[in-house]
Amino acid sequence: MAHRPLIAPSILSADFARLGEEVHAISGTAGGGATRADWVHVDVMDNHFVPNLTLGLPVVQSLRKATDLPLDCHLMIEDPDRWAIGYAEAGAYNVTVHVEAAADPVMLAKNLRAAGAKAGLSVKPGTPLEDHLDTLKHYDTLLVMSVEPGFGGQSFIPDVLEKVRTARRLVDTGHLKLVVEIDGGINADTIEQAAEAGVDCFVAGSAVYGAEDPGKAVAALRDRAARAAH
Ligand SMILES: O=C(CO)[C@@H](O)[C@H](O)COP(=O)(O)O
Repeated sequence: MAHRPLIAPSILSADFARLGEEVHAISGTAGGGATRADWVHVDVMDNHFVPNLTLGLPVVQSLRKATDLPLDCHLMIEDPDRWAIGYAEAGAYNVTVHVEAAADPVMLAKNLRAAGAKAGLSVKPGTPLEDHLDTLKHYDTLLVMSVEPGFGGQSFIPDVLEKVRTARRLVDTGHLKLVVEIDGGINADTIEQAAEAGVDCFVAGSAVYGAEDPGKAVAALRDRAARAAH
């Protein structure tokens, strides 16, 4: 990993009634910017692709006005081919769809880029990466799920690190050009193994919003990841 680790707090663990303040808490510039998140991770769930229901486009549109941090929208929904473009048009920096849900992921990536967003592809813990390498050539980010999608606060599944190592190898050898992102159970204990395996961007929900000071938690996680990656 050549650049500094990216930390993307998941607002799934934030207080939805105080979303603006919760995003503000990870936007500070104290410590030379150390307490500032790199991306805001927004978990969109439709109660069909996953057994949970969270938020959708109107909330993303409001968040876009409330922060200048890049919005990293993770769509855990059925039929992303139909809905994902709306998130790009709403100003999301990165829109991630699930390979298990997309009908035509290559066309979807092209459409997302044409709408001005980065295109992200996510794989559930049980989905092999090898089946989707050609598709990944069309994507900017790969989101490796390290828990079953649907809920925050679950335990990290270490077996998925093999997928991270494979992706890292393919990126480092120039076969793919991707930001490698991990999501689920990332905290002070697990972030080091993920960083060693080659993750660029770390999503963390409860480890950030369960902390007394979310900004300080961002700084501490980035620091641990940076030390482990070297
Ligand atoms: O997408 C998801 C869950 O489906 C995640 O973004 C979680 O929200 C991460 O939460 P923690 O595991 O870090 O608490």
